[in-house]
Amino acid sequence: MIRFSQVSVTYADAAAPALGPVDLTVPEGELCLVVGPSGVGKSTLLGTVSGLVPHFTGGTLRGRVTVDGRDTREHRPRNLADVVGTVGQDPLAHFVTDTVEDELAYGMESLGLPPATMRRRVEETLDLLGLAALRDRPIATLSGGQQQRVAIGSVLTPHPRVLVLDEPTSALDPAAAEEVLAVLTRLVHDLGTTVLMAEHRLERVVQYADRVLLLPGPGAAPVLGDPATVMARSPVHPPVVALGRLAGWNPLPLTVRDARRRAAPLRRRLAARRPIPVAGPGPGAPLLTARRLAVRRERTEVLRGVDLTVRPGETVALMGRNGAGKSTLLRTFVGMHAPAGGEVAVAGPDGAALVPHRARPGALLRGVGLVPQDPRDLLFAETVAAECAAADGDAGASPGTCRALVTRLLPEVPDEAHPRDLSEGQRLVLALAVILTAAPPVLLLDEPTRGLDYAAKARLIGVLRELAAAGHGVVLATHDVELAAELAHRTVVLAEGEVVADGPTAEVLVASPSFAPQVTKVLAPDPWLTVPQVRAALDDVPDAA
Ligand SMILES: Nc1ncnc2c1ncn2[C@@H]1O[C@H](COP(=O)(O)OP(=O)(O)OP(=O)(O)O)[C@@H](O)[C@H]1O
Ligand SMILES: Nc1ncnc2c1ncn2[C@@H]1O[C@H](COP(=O)(O)OP(=O)(O)OP(=O)(O)O)[C@@H](O)[C@H]1O
Repeated sequence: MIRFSQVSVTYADAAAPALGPVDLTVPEGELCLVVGPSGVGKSTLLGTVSGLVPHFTGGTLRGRVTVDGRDTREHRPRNLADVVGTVGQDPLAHFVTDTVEDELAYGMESLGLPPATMRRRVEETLDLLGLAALRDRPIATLSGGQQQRVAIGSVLTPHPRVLVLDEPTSALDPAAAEEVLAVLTRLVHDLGTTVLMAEHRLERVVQYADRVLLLPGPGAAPVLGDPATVMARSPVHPPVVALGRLAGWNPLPLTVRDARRRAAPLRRRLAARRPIPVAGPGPGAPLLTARRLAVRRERTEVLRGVDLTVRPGETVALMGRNGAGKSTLLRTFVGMHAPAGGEVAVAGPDGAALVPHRARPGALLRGVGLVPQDPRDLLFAETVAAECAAADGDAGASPGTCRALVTRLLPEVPDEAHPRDLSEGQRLVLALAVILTAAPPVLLLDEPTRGLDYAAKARLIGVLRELAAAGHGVVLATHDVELAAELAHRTVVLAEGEVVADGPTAEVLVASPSFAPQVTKVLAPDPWLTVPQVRAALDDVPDAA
């Protein structure tokens, strides 16, 4: 269905191709998962199928990509729309209408489908993606995950034969991600739709893939194969595969269910042991406080009666369904929303409490920094190098500090690139480095793992642990249960603007089937959360455990 013949892509001014050569065929009616490290060229590969590369991105496409026989270089994306539906990494940039319902109908209107069909499919899709209550809402007022659902819905309604999806679950809560994958699987099985999907959170998707296309590294030849075979050698793999490799299981499990069947010997080896406890926060006055906080957006009360404190050395994960109010809460701590009720305070540089929406920006910035859900909101310079130099200057850090952080998190982010032209993971790393360079006492990170491969995530965890050990407070709004499991001392769950759980991460995650990490599901009821915990216990001398 999709044929790549000697395809390579070189962006303008780049020393080496961003992709290729790629020479392979994706058969009709399969779900093909594209995996590989951050910045390796996954989005570029997807773009050659949807026609975005090179028509919208520039650069040179060599070779030929055909979709259902049509050459994507000769057809602009608009002229492929009857065959290919695309969801990019940045849905907001691609919305064409203002409201949810109009956006769901737009693709069908441009194909001239009969009104009755359009009506029926809009209603189906609203239900399928949990959007019915939002149908009349302006898209600009939706949360990140709600927007991602609309973007997915809008490509499903025209029933294209090929779907090209770039990290489609990155902003979705775990339950929504499962629902979207169930819908996609149904399209593949029942209608013979072909799905080409890039994703980093393999724990969410690998079990649904018919085939995996691995881009192993810059310049390395792509590998296309069945999921188990590719996962056995892939540098990126989900926790359940990492656990299988650690325990020496053969064949490797791809699902929690398969892993549980093989887990008995590992359980015995771990029997007398317990996870090595991580040092929790020390004493100290809270760095950040919310009391009975209420925040309104237009007529809706988006946060209600929220109580939260964060102490020096503490890392808190903020979780909860799409639209629960996580981003709103983080933005309130940096003064972007004024409370409609209750109190909010941040410890200022001299220890005095600052009220964020009334504080002088300069003073507030020295107390608290936010990496927003869209890292673009933080990046203003023309090049990576200039952005890093500005961050060093603003923070009074020695020259090179920010750049060194970028490189520590992700090697090979090009100095001269415009932040707009970076891959998703590269751009996020740059925004993280800007805020980490300032290193204010409180760090707020809104979904800080989009676009990041597992190795980059592990390095970010290392940096954040160091900051917590040095007395910083960290709050992460995230749907990444594996990140929360590794990093957070405490997890707070929001539902419809209210705190519904607040406790040690191990307890909160294990209590909920949709939040439990893979290792927990495999080894339950034993108290393990992550692969590094299991590895440390196995490495440990027996009587030390
Ligand atoms: N429009 C562009 N102009 C110049 N360079 C680009 C452009 N888009 C991407 N690149 C570069 O091409 C390389 C591949 O980027 P791409 O977005 O395809 O990676 P990716 O594997 O999807 O990454 P991620 O996992 O972070 O989303 C990166 O080094 C990136 O900086
Ligand atoms: N102008 C507005 N009018 C009405 N509701 C709004 C407005 N702006 C935001 N909202 C709603 O506020 C709620 C909270 O949004 P927020 O972005 O804080 O959620 P979130 O928990 O971060 O979600 P996600 O996980 O999807 O990023 C959402 O239901 C959103 O639709």
